[in-house]
Amino acid sequence: MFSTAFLDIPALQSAHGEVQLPGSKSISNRVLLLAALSSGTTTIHDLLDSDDTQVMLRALEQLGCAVVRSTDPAHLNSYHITGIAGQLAPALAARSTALFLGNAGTAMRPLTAALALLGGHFEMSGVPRMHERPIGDLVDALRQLGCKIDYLGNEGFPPLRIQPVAAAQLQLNAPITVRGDVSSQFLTALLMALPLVAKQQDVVIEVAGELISKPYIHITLELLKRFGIDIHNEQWQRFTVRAGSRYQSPHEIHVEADASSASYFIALGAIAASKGSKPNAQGGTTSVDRVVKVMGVGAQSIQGDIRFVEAARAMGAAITSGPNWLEIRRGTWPLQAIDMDCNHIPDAAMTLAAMALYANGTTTLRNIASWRVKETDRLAAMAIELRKLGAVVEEGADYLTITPPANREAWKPASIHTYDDHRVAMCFSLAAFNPAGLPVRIEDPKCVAKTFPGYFEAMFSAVRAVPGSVPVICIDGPTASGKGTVAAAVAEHLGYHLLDSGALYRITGLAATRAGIPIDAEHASQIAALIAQMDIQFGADQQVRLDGEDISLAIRSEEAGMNASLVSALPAVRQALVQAQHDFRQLPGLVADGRDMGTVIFPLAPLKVYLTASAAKRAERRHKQLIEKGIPATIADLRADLEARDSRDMNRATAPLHAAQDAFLLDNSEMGVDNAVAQVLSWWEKRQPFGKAQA
Ligand SMILES: O=C(O)C1=C[C@@H](OP(=O)(O)O)[C@@H](O)[C@H](O)C1
Ligand SMILES: C=C(OP(=O)(O)O)C(=O)O
Repeated sequence: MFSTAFLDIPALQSAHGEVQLPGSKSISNRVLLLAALSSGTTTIHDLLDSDDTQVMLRALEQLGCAVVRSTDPAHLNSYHITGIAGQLAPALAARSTALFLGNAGTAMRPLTAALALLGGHFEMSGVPRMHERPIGDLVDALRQLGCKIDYLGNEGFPPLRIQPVAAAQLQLNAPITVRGDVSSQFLTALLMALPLVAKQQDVVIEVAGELISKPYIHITLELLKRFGIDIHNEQWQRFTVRAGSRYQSPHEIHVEADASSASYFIALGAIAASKGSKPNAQGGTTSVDRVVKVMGVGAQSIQGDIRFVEAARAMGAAITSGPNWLEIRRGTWPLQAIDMDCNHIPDAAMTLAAMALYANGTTTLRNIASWRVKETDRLAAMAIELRKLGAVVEEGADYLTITPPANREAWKPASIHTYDDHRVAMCFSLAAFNPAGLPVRIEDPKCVAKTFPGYFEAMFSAVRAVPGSVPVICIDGPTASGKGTVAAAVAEHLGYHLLDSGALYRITGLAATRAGIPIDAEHASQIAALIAQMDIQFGADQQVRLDGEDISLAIRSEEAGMNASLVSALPAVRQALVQAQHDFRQLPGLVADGRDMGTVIFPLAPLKVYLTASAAKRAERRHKQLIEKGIPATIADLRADLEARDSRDMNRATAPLHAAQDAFLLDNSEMGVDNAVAQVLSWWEKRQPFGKAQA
């Protein structure tokens, strides 16, 4: 997951590949609650691992359920949940339990209903936004039954206090009325909880007002059925929970992949999986069929958002499907503008707003007033952010019209504010296919953790950037100038990959020594041949593995440094390492640290920094590093060594160490790491178009 302050997505060109999507949030949290209310153990496979399910899992543990995650590396998302058989343990019922439910509507609403009927003392709270999301209609319905629920903050909103009511005092005879026009989750909550008390008699729920987001009620009814509860549904207006209802664990259940999450990849295919061509060996071109394949959800899904497929087709996507997969290609291009009632797909409809950026006219999305009470006011948020890109947007009380930027020049570089709303972040990643070739900045990308923590990684695995658009920041400089530390910090700040090219030379030196090959010009081609066989991995905290073995310490010795300098003077070795270094340039970007990153390896890099410090300072720093690692050294020796090394690095025939002409010079002798990092980041920021566009 990208936990950076922002994520800059370079201009993208095409999409192609297979993506396995994580589990459905709506199914995961329903199945968890139903397993918790059942007796015995339910094994849930492919559960979504995200913020929304984490808060549910934690709540279930607090309610006395045993929650055991599989330790099998192939099935880490399988969980064994042992339920409470519809009853709280007496000790738990006697004390007050505080449950924190983040911003998960699918946890807050259903748990409120279940706990109000289970008979205990609870306080339910969430993030500040959750305290602005309505729950009054559900509380009103539960109060009709005699449940005791108080608002601890604003009337109609969490946080809530729940107090026990004796089962005998519940009024189950008259139908309960619940409003259905603000959120379907209130009805879902009642449907899932009422079997707890529908023992001697039927319990009837009547829906007042138009029921929105109906397909989510379908998910609820389907899953209740799998837990042995059959509810009589009369025209989506009246639901009867039958007397004698009892949750029965199916023992084992699989969670489908999330259909709402699929919408971003369906859009990706519709926008960018077009036939292309690539150069072939004969000097001509071969055509390539690009397709995005989504695994884990398909035509047989019980999720309403699978109907996003119809909407995407209406806009021009070419989609084929199997029971649990979808294959998407670009069909009509540009996409067709549509005018659609989106009440049945409230979440996925946001993706249509992003697709509308690529349509041939004005798209209208109707009947989406519920957007206003979700993770943020989504109608307002989408309008503001789409306008930043250059679209013309009309925001109505319950609709949105989107007219894309009139032409290439009308697209604007934008820093997208994401309002702690996962869907805003995911939707706007699609703007990186803009015809102007502009990058897109997504602020607070970690907000995708609500339902899809690995979203950006999954997206990057299925897209190709416009050639040359993946940025590289080069940080070159002499030994012990601090470039490794600065480069790692810059990479971490931006969420970019890191290439420690010096380590590549150290690794090569080590591999040659271990293979008994002398490091000299005579053996250069032998060493170069070795490189092709090396399996190198850079991990966090400067960890380096060679063929699986952790060699982080071995390559940091002074001897390894000397060997690195020797191998790096061999042209054949440098040549063999060029491709290896270019391969590190991957989405979303690269910070490359070394001695010839800006001069030789990435001469067109958009930012080059030459980092230096005085020989005295560098010797001091290196001394400190070695002593901390328990490696003995003296400052005088180290200084002599590094001056010798400077002169060898600067005077070698191939790629001698010097600052690229267009590099910024940064002498950090009297500067802390934080300031050096801040300086590099500020140079980088000045190269970005975002600030200027919004100033
Ligand atoms: O029941 C569910 O799982 C959901 C219902 C929908 O909410 P509303 O019924 O409030 O529209 C949807 O937006 C939400 O993401 C999940
Ligand atoms: C509205 C959403 O979430 P919640 O389940 O919290 O209502 C959503 O995921 O888009």
